[in-house]
Amino acid sequence: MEKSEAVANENLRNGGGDGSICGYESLCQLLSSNLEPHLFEEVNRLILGLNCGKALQSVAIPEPAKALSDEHDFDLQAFRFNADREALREPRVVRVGLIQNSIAIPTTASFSDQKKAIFQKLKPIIEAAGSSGVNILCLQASWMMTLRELQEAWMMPFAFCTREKKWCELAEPIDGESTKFLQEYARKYNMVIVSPILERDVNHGDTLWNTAIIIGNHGNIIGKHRKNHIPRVGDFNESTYYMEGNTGHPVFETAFGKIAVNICYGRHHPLNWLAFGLNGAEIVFNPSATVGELSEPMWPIEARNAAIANSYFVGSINRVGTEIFPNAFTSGDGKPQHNDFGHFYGSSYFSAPDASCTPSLSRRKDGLLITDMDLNLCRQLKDKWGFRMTARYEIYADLLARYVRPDFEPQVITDPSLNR
Ligand SMILES: NC(=O)NCCC(=O)O
Repeated sequence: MEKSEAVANENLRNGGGDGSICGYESLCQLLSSNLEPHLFEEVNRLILGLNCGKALQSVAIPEPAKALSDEHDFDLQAFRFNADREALREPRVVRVGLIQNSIAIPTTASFSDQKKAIFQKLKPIIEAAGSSGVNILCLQASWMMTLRELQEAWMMPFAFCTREKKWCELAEPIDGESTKFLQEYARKYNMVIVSPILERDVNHGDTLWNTAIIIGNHGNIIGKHRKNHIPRVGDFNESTYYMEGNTGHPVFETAFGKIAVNICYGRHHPLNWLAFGLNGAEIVFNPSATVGELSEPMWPIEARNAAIANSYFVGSINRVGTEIFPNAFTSGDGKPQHNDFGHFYGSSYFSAPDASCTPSLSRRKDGLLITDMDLNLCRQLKDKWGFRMTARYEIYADLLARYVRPDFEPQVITDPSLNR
């Protein structure tokens, strides 16, 4: 292998060892540090788009949150998506937060210590969100801010590569330890929190699901959504652990807007995004756990495309760091056995229906992304582009109804001059 190819492969896998991009926290930081300001402005316009005809505004970060991010060394960024002023409706601005984090202690520690350490690690980041007036919080595929959101299965290491059954012990009922931990913050800060966990459904024979719980701003449980699509790609052997979701595509009407959750691998399915849009979502969160080698080229595209196509905001959250497991595993792909998934590349970000998006959080550090968004932008984009009105759903409904039948025949018209 050429040296440059080996370096490129290593960068894809680990970001050059420490998860950074050649020493930079993010693509935006790499560009801003290396381009003349006027060139950076142009590149930014092309990469991040424009919101109401202008570059996305950053927002002053409240001092207490800044102090917490300095003390606990997490990335903290804040932006604002505007909408046009309307004659008949007031602006509907909500402050939404995304949290990305690495695990806190090695996967060899006791399960109870691992969970406690993650809770401890998240406390200052959630406090920073709460003290900044976040209305909705989402954790990575596992947590959310005042609208908050966390990453996929935030309360445990992402052990779904190993296929070892012992990790099932970390699954929790809907009203379990993680929910109780977050309910306190929801009450304290009048915040809606989206908490993605590995769920144990005790009323149905201990069935496991990959579930996002929506905690209301009074600490109440509004409902849950279970991940619809399970990956069977690379080391993501998740079907060993939980079942395909059975909750459809619910939209949760909260004090701060209509929200939905499309968990991780569901982002590769355009119909999954569409269904949340048809049910009226204004913000869809995509709590994820994914690694550079597998999906990084897709990461900036799929969620942003979904936001445009469905006229809603999307919050994308990914884990950070490399998680090393005690026993080596393989995934039947001929690669040597290994003890980690590769590097979870963070890079959480927001996309807006007008095709603008925020810069991403760090590729290697924990982080909190705070974004104010005027939800009026959703309807304004529907009125402008008419994607929903012009969608011709009836012709697709007809095709899909025929496609799912065993006797379906693809509509292919063959050139009669082809020599068959
Ligand atoms: N957790 C999960 O669904 N990961 C799948 C990998 C990907 O979709 O990038």
